[in-house]
Amino acid sequence: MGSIHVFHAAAAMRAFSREQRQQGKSIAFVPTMGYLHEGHISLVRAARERCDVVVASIYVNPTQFSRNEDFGLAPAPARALQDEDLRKLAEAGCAAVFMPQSLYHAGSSANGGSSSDTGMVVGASEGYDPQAHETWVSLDHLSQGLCAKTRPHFFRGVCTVVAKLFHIVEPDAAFFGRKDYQQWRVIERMVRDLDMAVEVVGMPILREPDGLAMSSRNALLAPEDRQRCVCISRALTQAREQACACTTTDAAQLQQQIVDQIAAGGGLEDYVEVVDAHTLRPLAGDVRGRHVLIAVAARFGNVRLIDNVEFG
Ligand SMILES: Nc1ncnc2c1ncn2[C@@H]1O[C@H](COP(=O)(O)OP(=O)(O)OP(=O)(O)O)[C@@H](O)[C@H]1O
Ligand SMILES: CC(C)(CO)[C@@H](O)C(=O)[O-]
Ligand code: BAL
Repeated sequence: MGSIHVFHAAAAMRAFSREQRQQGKSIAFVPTMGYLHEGHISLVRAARERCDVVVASIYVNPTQFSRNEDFGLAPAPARALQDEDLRKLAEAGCAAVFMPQSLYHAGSSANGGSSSDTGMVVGASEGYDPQAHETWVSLDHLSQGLCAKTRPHFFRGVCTVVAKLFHIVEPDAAFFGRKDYQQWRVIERMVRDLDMAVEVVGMPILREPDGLAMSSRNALLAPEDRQRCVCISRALTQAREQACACTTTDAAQLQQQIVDQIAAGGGLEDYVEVVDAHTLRPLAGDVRGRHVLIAVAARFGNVRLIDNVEFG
């Protein structure tokens, strides 16, 4: 295993990046929330191929969670898991990892003024606090619908933290998984609209042998739900095959089929949507000749899973 630099302070992280750049090296960046699996590692490998130096981050960003979500289920990885994450990153050729304790000015009211930023979970503190973070990055349209239906605050939190991370790491290219398809597209749009000098790369979804999209949250599934939730990827694959073979091409019919299969598999859908892959707006009628994304979010127990297929 190669060695890996670990930075907790933004200034030290930025100094490392600038030193690399001064030596003429290009920098790729892979932001994560830890609990790393092969999906994350595939991003690091692709980043390694594209640039001279790969930097990853591990930070569970509180501002993309609301009070009733599973932020509490995903605290910063415990020490042993952190070591495991660092080992995986180093093995895949990552040169440095940024692991900030906090990225926000929590203000005096959050957590009694402690340095922890868990008070930044949306809704956890109310009212104006001049000490607290108050600048946000948000989009008007692309961040509506799909994941925003049940997580209306989500993309504001993601864009804000990704913008902050880009300012700290100063990468040439940043790698995101297309499992979080809307997130990838929203970040691409933010970069375009705000003239950020970062190439945004969207990478294919890595799956378990039975088809389930790899996710840190999979480890939280009860054993029976782990069996059942494979209905998501099966239903999506079947829909794509039917649409591509022109046996079912009606958007509403494709959608209903998936809804039924997830319900039969014991899942509770957040959304099942057939949308245009560029605009992310719902498609109606015949999808032949369209660039289609079928995206799903569904709950098994208290675990929310997302997946999608893209075709056309
Ligand atoms: N199966 C996968 N294939 C490819 N990329 C992935 C996969 N899972 C996650 N990623 C990407 O890894 C990056 C970090 O994601 P994150 O740390 O939230 O992992 P996650 O497994 O999606 O976690 P969670 O289960 O908490 O949603 C994101 O760009 C995400 O799209
Ligand atoms: C991009 C990200 C690291 C921002 O917190 C997160 O949303 C994720 O892991 O996909
Ligand atoms: N990759 C998804 C991050 C989240 O669900 O908050």
